[in-house]
Formats: sequence, structure tokens, C-alpha cells
Amino acid sequence: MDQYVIKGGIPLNGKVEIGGAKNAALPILAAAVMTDETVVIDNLPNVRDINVLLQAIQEIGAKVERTGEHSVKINGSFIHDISVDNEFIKKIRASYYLLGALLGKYKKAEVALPGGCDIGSRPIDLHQKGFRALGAEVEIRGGLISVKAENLRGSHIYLDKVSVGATINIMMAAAMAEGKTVIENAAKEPHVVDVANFLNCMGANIRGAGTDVIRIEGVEKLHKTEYSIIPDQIEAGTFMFAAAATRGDVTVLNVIPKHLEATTAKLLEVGCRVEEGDDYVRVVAPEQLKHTQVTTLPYPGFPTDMQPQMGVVLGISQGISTITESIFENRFRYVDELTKMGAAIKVESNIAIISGVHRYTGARVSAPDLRAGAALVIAGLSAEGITVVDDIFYIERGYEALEKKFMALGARIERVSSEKEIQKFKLKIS
Ligand SMILES: CC(=O)N[C@H]1[C@@H](OP(=O)(O)OP(=O)(O)OC[C@H]2O[C@@H](n3ccc(=O)[nH]c3=O)[C@H](O)[C@@H]2O)O[C@H](CO)[C@@H](O)[C@@H]1O
Ligand SMILES: C=C(OP(=O)(O)O)C(=O)O
Repeated sequence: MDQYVIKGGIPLNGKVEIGGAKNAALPILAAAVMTDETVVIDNLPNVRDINVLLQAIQEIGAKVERTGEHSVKINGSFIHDISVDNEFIKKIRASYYLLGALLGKYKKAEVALPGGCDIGSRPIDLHQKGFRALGAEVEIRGGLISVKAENLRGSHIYLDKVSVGATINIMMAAAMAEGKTVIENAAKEPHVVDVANFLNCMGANIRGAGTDVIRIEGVEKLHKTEYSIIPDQIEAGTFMFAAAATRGDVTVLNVIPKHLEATTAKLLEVGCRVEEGDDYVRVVAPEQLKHTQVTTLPYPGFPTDMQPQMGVVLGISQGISTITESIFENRFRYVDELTKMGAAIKVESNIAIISGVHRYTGARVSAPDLRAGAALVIAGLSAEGITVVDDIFYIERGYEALEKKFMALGARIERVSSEKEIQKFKLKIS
């Protein structure tokens, strides 16, 4: 198993290019098979979840051609199987997007129950409710969820909870249903809008994405398009918080500043200076950060996917801060690891009470999930001494070349795969 080994305490400085959003790219890849014509997708992040999904799409017969590190051509006309089940697909969350996509196109699909990071209970009842409302039968058996419909018909669907996954899945199926669908209490995340834009470029008729009511007029057929994925707001936010934690000065390039407003607001509250351009944001950190309060909420609220990174910043901010996690109950698993680095954080139910310490000290820690892992890397970059982060395969689900991007900002970080290499790194920096 690979690790990151980090010599912390160096303020990050410079510019970093942000890639395409994993959580937009995944449903867009699934939606790409909904036409029999060739779709070209660009600004694709080269991360593990994307590669797993592409492989699954290929296994059911779609033609997938990598035309560059960040681009792919997909042709869904060769699909011969609507059953998606392999060892890897079970481990990712976004596998379920193939349900909506294949149900829309073929009126049936069967997909292994979704995995994803263990960040709490992750039911899919709202996805099922949506598919049923469109006229599909839904059955879960033997670790698979299957959906089929004689006829998919538009419907009026109210989501009892704001769900990114359910909104996107229903939108995909409804795009090729007969008649009109209205999704109420829809998720408004930028990636929901990106998927709607992509489907519309393929000929779908979706209005209102980005508001809480989405209206879809089903079409019979979708067609080819060329599309570029939006920048990853979570990758961008991760670098912004890394700048704050290391008392650095970092400019994140190729972003949509509007998507980063909640993150920017919190950085201002802790005392950072934030400059915004058309497609960049610069974060300049003060010597001493200040405490604040955070609650995770659906967009435009503060994203749960940024909560661990924020927690690491607050752990070294003067005073008492609190974080209320209102989306997933198990997203504080980084706290025990951070405690090994000197953090003083108490978790009571879904609230973390954080007494800021002066600085972290390096320790051996383990990434409990994707974003918590990235947060521990930030802690290591800001800590005194050496930190080893184990289980980085979680981090690689969603971050491309994380260590290389940090190195380019002046960090001393290496990806290693043995205890011997860790010792070598220690000798090299001593
Ligand atoms: C691949 C991907 O894009 N993952 C993101 C997606 O996950 P995901 O789409 O799984 O998360 P949802 O937005 O669906 O979940 C939000 C809340 O709704 C609940 N819920 C969801 C579905 C359902 O059928 N029933 C139900 O009760 C969940 O338990 C959670 O409390 O959005 C989350 C919230 O922004 C992010 O943290 C994940 O990174
Ligand atoms: C939790 C995440 O992903 P997933 O929903 O795929 O587990 C994430 O992107 O932070």
C-alpha cells in the first residue's frame, strides 16, 4: 500500500491548475452512452473512480477511446449488456448513474449496489422513488439493483431530501421518458447543472437545473456532442484550505469563483485575504488564523466534501470553533487521526468542538476516506516534523497528482510504497 510522506511547516506558494470535477464527470460519462453517436468529453480528471467507470462502460460494450490524458471518445451504440457488475464498480458510488442512463435509453438496467466512501448511511430510496414514479419496477436482489419499465412516463417527483445522486439519476432517466417530468426540491450543485447542460447539448430538454425545480420534457433520441467538464470546486477548495493551513499564498487557476463562494466566505472569516479574478482565486493567509462556525449544507451551503479540510484549518485557528455536519453522520473520522498530530477536537453527535492549537506535529496517520485523507495531507503540510499518511488509495479516487501539485507549490511531499522509501525520505531531508 502506498503512502505520502511529508516534511511539513513550509508555507505553500505559487499557482496550481485545477482539473475537471470528478463528481460532474462521473454522471456525464454514464450519460454519454445514452446516444448511439460518438460523444467527445474533455477536461476529464485522470483519477481512479473515472477509470473504473470507463472500464465498466467498456465491459457492457460501449466503445471507449482515450484521446488524451484528459479526454475521451465514447460510443454507446455497441452496448450489448445492461448488467453492470464487476469487482471495482461495487466500490464506487457513481456506478448508480448507469441505472438512470441505461433505464432512459433501454428502459432497463441492472447495476451492482453502489459503494463509495464510508461517510455514513447512504440510502438510495429517493433514486428508487424517482424511477418508480417514472413507471419503472425496481428490485434489489443478490447485491444488484435492477430497474425496468414497459414505458417510461414523465411524472411529478418531490424529493424528501435534497440529493445530488437522486436528482441526477432521475434527470437522466426522465430525459428519455415520454412527456414532462418535474423534480421538486432538486439539488442545485454545480455538477447537477453541468450534467443538465451536457444532456441538453445531446438534445435533451431540461430547464431549471441550478434551481430547486427542474422541468424535463422527454425526447426520443439523443445525439453526439463535444463537452468540457466544469472545474472541480472541491479540488480547488482543498488547495485554498492548504494555503490557509500552511500560512501560504496560493492562486488556484481554472476555477469558477462563484462555485467557491462558501469556501471563500469561511476563509475570509478565519482571516485570510481572498482575491477573485474571472477564472482564478488567490488565498493569502495571515500568521494567525481565527476561529469560526461552520455547518455543512446542500449547495449553495458549505459542502460536506470540504468539511474535513476546513476542520484541519480550524484545528490550528485561535479560539473555539464548531463544525456541524448535517449531511453525512460519519464524516468526522479524521478527528482521531488528527488527534495523533496534536489536535484538540471533541465530537458530540454531529458537532465537532475544536479548540485551536498552535500547530500540528508530524505523526503516522491513515486516510479514512477520500476527503478526510486529503485533509490529513493538509495537516501534514502544515505540521512540524514528518507525517506519513497511509491508505492513500482513498485519496487517489478523487485527486489527480496531488503530491505533484503540492510539490510545485514548494511542499516537501513524496508518494512512496515501502518503509525503506520512508526512511530514505527522512535521511534526504535531515
Ligand atoms: C459521486 C458524488 O457525486 N458524490 C457526492 C454526492 O453523493 P450522494 O449523491 O451519494 O449524496 P446525496 O446528495 O444523495 O446525499 C445527501 C443526503 O441525502 C440522503 N439521501 C440520499 C439519497 C437517497 O436516496 N436517500 C437519502 O436519504 C443521504 O443520506 C444524505 O444525507 O453528493 C454528496 C453531497 O453533496 C457528496 O458528499 C458526494 O461527494
Ligand atoms: C464522498 C465522495 O465521493 P463518493 O460519493 O463517490 O463516495 C466525495 O467525492 O467526496
